Amino acid sequence: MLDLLAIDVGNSRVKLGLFRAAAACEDKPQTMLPIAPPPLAVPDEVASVVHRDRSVREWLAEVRAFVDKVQCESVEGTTLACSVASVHPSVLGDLQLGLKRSGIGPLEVLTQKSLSLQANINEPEKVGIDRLLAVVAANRLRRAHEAAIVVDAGSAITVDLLDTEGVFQGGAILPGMQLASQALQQGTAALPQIAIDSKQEAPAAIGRTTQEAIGSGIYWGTIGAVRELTNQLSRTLAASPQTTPPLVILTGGDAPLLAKHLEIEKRQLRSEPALVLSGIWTASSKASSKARSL
Ligand SMILES: Nc1ncnc2c1ncn2[C@@H]1O[C@H](COP(=O)(O)OP(=O)(O)O)[C@@H](O)[C@H]1O
Ligand SMILES: CC(C)(COP(=O)(O)O)[C@@H](O)C(=O)NCCC(=O)O
Ligand SMILES: [K+]
Repeated sequence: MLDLLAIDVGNSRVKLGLFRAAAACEDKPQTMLPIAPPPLAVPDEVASVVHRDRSVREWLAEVRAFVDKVQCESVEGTTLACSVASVHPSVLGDLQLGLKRSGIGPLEVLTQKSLSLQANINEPEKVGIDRLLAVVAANRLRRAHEAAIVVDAGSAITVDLLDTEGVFQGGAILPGMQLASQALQQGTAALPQIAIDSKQEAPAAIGRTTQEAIGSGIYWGTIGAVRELTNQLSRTLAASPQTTPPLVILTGGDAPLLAKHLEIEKRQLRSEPALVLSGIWTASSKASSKARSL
């Protein structure tokens, strides 16, 4: 049996998800309609390790601790395969070295070519693998002939469109809340950098100090931007009497904050914290060979 460790290297954090082979067997539905897409696998265990502004030693120790834990807990006779998707080459390099020293590997590094996805974009090789994996996973969640919009609120926020036939149509990229705060401090003489906490209470729209004003601008501005982009992307879809509004799927570190406020008229909202990890599972050749062997 083969367990799969999926690793998503973002610009702030390394996300790890363990998909146990045994759990995949138990969860396998007994009957499935032939037209239904296969269900999306979700990880049995997850961890997030911040690498941004930390030493490699520090964050690698946390990654190794998670890997050691899952190896200790694995059923006897199970092998651990590892698939990774990265938008940060130097962190990927450090991770590959670090895991090699732990006896894990070689890692399967997913590329745009590993994916089964139709895309109507000009430079597919330049699109972040995390965006593509999120839409690969979203394709398993949307109903037949339903469009989907994927909002991944990480270091950067991406708002991406899958049309009713499951074709990735591109989308929008904007700064995440932490980056917006950092940019205001770095690009001005007088503005301080404010801490953004995804669990924070909503700030008052009217700030009566500089800090409060920045807090309001970033918080409500980001929510407004995502709402506007979602509406604009929806409008690009050909409307017909049968068309339902697209499913909106939220993921990424700041997704809980967006989910609190993003009331989009007539839109179904769904939070999927492990969307990219599930996309890695779907795209991984190790996972598909595992599925075949079940
Ligand atoms: N415990 C946390 N540590 C760091 N960032 C967090 C945490 N919880 C939420 N966040 C938010 O999540 C964002 C990072 O989200 P994530 O999806 O992991 O990004 P990336 O894929 O770019 O690494 C940060 O910018 C921050 O706003
Ligand atoms: C847009 C991103 C920076 C998002 O990265 P993240 O916030 O997940 O760390 C990443 O997907 C990326 O580097 N993309 C390359 C350009 C593109 O997607 O078109
Ligand atoms: K993102």
